[in-house]
Amino acid sequence: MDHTLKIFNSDVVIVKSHTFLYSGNFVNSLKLLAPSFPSTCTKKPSTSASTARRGSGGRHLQASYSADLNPSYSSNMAPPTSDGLIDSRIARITSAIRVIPDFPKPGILFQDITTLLLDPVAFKDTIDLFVERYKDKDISVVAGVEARGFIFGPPIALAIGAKFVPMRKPNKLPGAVISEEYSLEYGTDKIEMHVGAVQEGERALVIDDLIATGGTLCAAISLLERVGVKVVECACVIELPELKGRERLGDKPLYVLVS
Ligand SMILES: O=P(O)(O)OC[C@H]1O[C@H](OP(=O)(O)OP(=O)(O)O)[C@H](O)[C@@H]1O
Ligand SMILES: Nc1ncnc2[nH]cnc12
Repeated sequence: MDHTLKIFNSDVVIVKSHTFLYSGNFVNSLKLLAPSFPSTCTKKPSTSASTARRGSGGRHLQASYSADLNPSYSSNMAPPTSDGLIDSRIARITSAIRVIPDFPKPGILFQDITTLLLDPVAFKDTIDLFVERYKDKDISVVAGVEARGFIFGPPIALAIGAKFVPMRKPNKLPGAVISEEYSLEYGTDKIEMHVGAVQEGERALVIDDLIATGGTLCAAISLLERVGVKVVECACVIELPELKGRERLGDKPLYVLVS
């Protein structure tokens, strides 16, 4: 059941269910070629994450296109638009993301997507851009990584007619799980997926808000591939290129809106 509050003359709807709602006009598909990708994540590069993160504040407007998906565009090119200008939706998304220095610790430029969620136009544009790319790709699974992949994944899944599969931090899922450990800047972490959530032969998109070192996405890919799912592509709103997460993904295509 939904509850509506009045705060400073604004209607605020508190959604109590776990379902995210989305309705949008899904404009022109980018008409990209169907991908055919080998997979396997590579080992973590030796780049110092903290050093690279210090330099990650100067973002550029761009969408990184996988050459596999669209051979006429190399990676790190701005998306094509009918009038040849940089997509104004990406400009708005970029400026809606807040960058907080020294969070959660000194030297880190934290990319805060909560401000993007406060701008319904920019938030909808974000979802639309992903939906335009994936709606005709025969994807049956959108896998989102806890926590911020849970914000962007469900509306994309609903719009393209796929199921949403949460990849959770350890000991959160109640059923039988399979787990994958991955390396962090210091130490390790783990993500888990319910056994039976996906079936062998399904085609999946992995979604998260951000790729830094790529460890999280690699773990998500491994979980899905261990049970015979084909990971068609990974998608993030933000890439921190200095951390070379893209390299760690190996041949697995990665699509990002802001870098
Ligand atoms: O590419 P990587 O180096 O793996 O880092 C990227 C991950 O880091 C952040 O999540 P975080 O682990 O901070 O968890 P949270 O979303 O629960 O805060 C981000 O949302 C990605 O999931
Ligand atoms: N700089 C950063 N901002 C937000 N989330 C992150 N996850 C890893 N690095 C991050």
